[in-house]
Amino acid sequence: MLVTLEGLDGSGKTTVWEALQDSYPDATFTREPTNDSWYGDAVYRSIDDDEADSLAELFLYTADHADHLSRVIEPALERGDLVVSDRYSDSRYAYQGATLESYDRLEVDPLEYVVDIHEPFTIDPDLTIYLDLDPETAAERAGATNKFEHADYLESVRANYERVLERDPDRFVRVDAMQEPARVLEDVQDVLADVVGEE
Ligand SMILES: Nc1ncnc2c1ncn2[C@@H]1O[C@H](COP(=O)(O)OP(=O)(O)OP(=O)(O)O)[C@@H](O)[C@H]1O
Ligand SMILES: Cc1cn([C@H]2C[C@H](O)[C@@H](COP(=O)(O)O)O2)c(=O)[nH]c1=O
Repeated sequence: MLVTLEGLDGSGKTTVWEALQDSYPDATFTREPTNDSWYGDAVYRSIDDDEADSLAELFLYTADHADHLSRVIEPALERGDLVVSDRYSDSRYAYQGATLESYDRLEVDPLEYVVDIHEPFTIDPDLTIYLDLDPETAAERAGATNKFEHADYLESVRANYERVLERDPDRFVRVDAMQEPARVLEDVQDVLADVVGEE
């Protein structure tokens, strides 16, 4: 079973993802962008480049996703593992859907375009837990350390996440990320226990 954690920068995904490793010691815990491949390295170079072309950046993230699928996710699912990924395709739909809004040569809806690129090859998660947080708190918690971690941009990203949730309501569970960390974790653990059982 594939479970993904999604939300704005600073919404607490990594905090939850790390804590879950104690509750599910046999699961495969992974993340996007990957931090163990040259594709992931290329993505991080692009994140640090304020002048990066947004379409090129979409394809770097997508290349990293393709490699992540074939190298990590598919083998783990074939072994029967529970797989928990900190960010996944929905991050592309929401974030690159937002950066591409100002890409002049793209004459289609950017979010739909990014979804369409993934459609032929991605693996849909069985469950996505969306940590919902307002953009101001998100930017504050994230510390505005990269070009994405600013409230006005995160506002557009959040609007895109809402569209993604609307497209696929049965896959998502929304958790209020404004709660204190222990309550957020408790909510996530309850959702997981319902869907995958306790280990
Ligand atoms: N529920 C919470 N309430 C207050 N602070 C929190 C909460 N959850 C996490 N934090 C703090 O917010 C910061 C960002 O948390 P975390 O790295 O888990 O978020 P993230 O969603 O993984 O962010 P990013 O996508 O930028 O990596 C950390 O300093 C963390 O301690
Ligand atoms: C997977 C993915 C990520 N991003 C953005 C979101 C963050 O600002 C950075 C790095 O992610 P991290 O969780 O903070 O390490 O990348 C994105 O724009 N598109 C994606 O597909």
